[in-house]
Amino acid sequence: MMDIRVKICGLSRPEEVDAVGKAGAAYAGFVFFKKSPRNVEIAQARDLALAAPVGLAKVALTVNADDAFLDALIETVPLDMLQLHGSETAARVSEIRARYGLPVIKAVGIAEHSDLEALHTYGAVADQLLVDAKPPKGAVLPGGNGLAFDWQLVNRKYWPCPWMLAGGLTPENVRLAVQKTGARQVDVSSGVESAPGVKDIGLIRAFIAAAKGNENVPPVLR
Ligand SMILES: O=C(O)c1ccccc1NCC(=O)[C@H](O)[C@H](O)COP(=O)(O)O
Repeated sequence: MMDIRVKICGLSRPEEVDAVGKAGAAYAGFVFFKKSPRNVEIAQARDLALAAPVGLAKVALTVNADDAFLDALIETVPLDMLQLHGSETAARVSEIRARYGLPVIKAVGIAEHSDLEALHTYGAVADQLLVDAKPPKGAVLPGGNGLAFDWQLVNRKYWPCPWMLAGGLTPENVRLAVQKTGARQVDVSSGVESAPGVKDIGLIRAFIAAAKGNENVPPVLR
């Protein structure tokens, strides 16, 4: 069976980072977006990154960040990857990759077939794509809204670089999502929370086990 790589996004406590790594996730995401209930400050993110078990990739999620912010972030936090979750152009993605020498994940919002074109554009310049639900009009957050898109749109599709499926995934639906899309990587935030911004370690363990198709999925208690 193909091993599915899991990213848990929006972590804000060192014990969450430790648990995520020990439960078998590949990536831990930290959100830098002031309006988000998951927002962390740079100094806090340093403590989170230092709590990560060896082998867990630390990903900083930013939204249209400028060089001054990214300079401070990268100077302070031991990171493995950057995730760009705003309206950064392909040229800006290339510039950030070259300036910091870190692999870049570009998030692309999908609601309909015409949105898929952007995956080709960004897939040519990013190291990975995060294929997420497009936020609803007027939403405060560009991601982390707990909404799924029509998985049929990306069923068995290929882009120029590896990709991860995101948007409305939960311990209950992630296995089906993997089967329906052929995704080899999945990302979740609100689906493993007990309240906005509050991660639930039991749900995280259940999500990772379900994504990987483990026989013994811990019961989900909500
Ligand atoms: O999670 C946030 O608060 C957030 C804020 C600003 C930009 C992006 C954000 N999250 C993006 C993620 O990587 C989420 O994991 C992804 O959108 C899936 O979210 P969910 O549907 O809640 O699982």
